[in-house]
Amino acid sequence: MDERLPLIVVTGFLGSGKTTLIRRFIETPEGGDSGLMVNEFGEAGVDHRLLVHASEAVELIDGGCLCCARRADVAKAMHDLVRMAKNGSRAGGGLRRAILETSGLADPAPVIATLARDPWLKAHVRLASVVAVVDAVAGLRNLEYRPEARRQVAIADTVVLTKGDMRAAVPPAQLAAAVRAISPDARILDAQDETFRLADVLAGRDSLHAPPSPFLADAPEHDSEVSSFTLPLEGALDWPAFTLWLSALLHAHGDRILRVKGLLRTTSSDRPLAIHGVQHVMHPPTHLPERDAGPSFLVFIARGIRKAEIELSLARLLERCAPFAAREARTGRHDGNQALLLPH
Ligand SMILES: Nc1nc2c(ncn2[C@@H]2O[C@H](COP(=O)(O)OP(=O)(O)OP(=O)(O)O)[C@@H](O)[C@H]2O)c(=O)[nH]1
Repeated sequence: MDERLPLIVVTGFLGSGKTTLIRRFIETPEGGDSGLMVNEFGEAGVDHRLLVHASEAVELIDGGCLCCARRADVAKAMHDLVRMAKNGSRAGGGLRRAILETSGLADPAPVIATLARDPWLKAHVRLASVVAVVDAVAGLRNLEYRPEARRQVAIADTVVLTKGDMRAAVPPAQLAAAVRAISPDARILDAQDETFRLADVLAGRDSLHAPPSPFLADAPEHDSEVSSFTLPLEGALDWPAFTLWLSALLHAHGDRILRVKGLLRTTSSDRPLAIHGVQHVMHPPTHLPERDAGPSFLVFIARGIRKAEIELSLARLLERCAPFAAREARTGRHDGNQALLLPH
């Protein structure tokens, strides 16, 4: 019997739903014994904050894609997880699988090649599956215009279709046909299907068919015009005004803002919020436990938009909010919508 630790690589374009799938899985009894490695393109990680409550073993690799800048880090994180699996250092026993979430811009092939080249890891880790997540809202466009998205699907043995519940979703058959055009042999599963089981995808029981060799190249294809920047935020934000600002910003510039995430303290809740924008769509926020209240920040991954432009637009919003916030503090009445400033 192969006793090596199964590794499941979860890839997929920015905001497609990788963390959501992994989080749902590790919250199930079967998924609890997973060690996680999360790679974020941005400087400040958000995903691991959403995962850390459900798993005791989460390694964050942030500030760059692991297919280029952070390759050594993933090998080190993998070594740590293998040791944890062997030593049973978690309360209640060792890990039964490792799950690696790549950044949404990563080419998974060089990462897999890096792990396969390390003799110690080869002896202790078995690549069980490469899962690509493709969402039904932005996925078709991503597959058409983003080479990273195509490479992620090309190397996957399993493709999971997400966001089929959203109003703007394309029909699953249309999305599946686009996936099949790139990867004819991949198993395609719709997360909306009644028969869909996370454990069938993420438990690491199956072994994948060999990834196509042309994709195990060393040179990831990256769009050098995509960059990430972080905006630190002070104080509690006026939530209604902020959410309208961000929605308007994504509506107008979602083709260039590939992803925005953040952790925020707001006037509307004592608990910090994790916010998610994916191209033109702002998703509902997630409440985090109060203990996560740290500094607020927004991380943008964008193409052809400068940090200064967003900073200016946000500064104008905050300026406009200030008199309302002061009046609210005096009167105790919340009237945030009036503070909306639409970006130009
Ligand atoms: N309605 C709906 N929303 C979803 C679904 N899957 C993910 N989301 C939302 O989409 C947003 C992005 O999801 P994530 O799981 O963070 O996506 P990701 O692929 O990990 O994002 P990156 O790590 O930035 O590339 C979040 O607000 C999720 O709640 C889905 O199936 N349906």
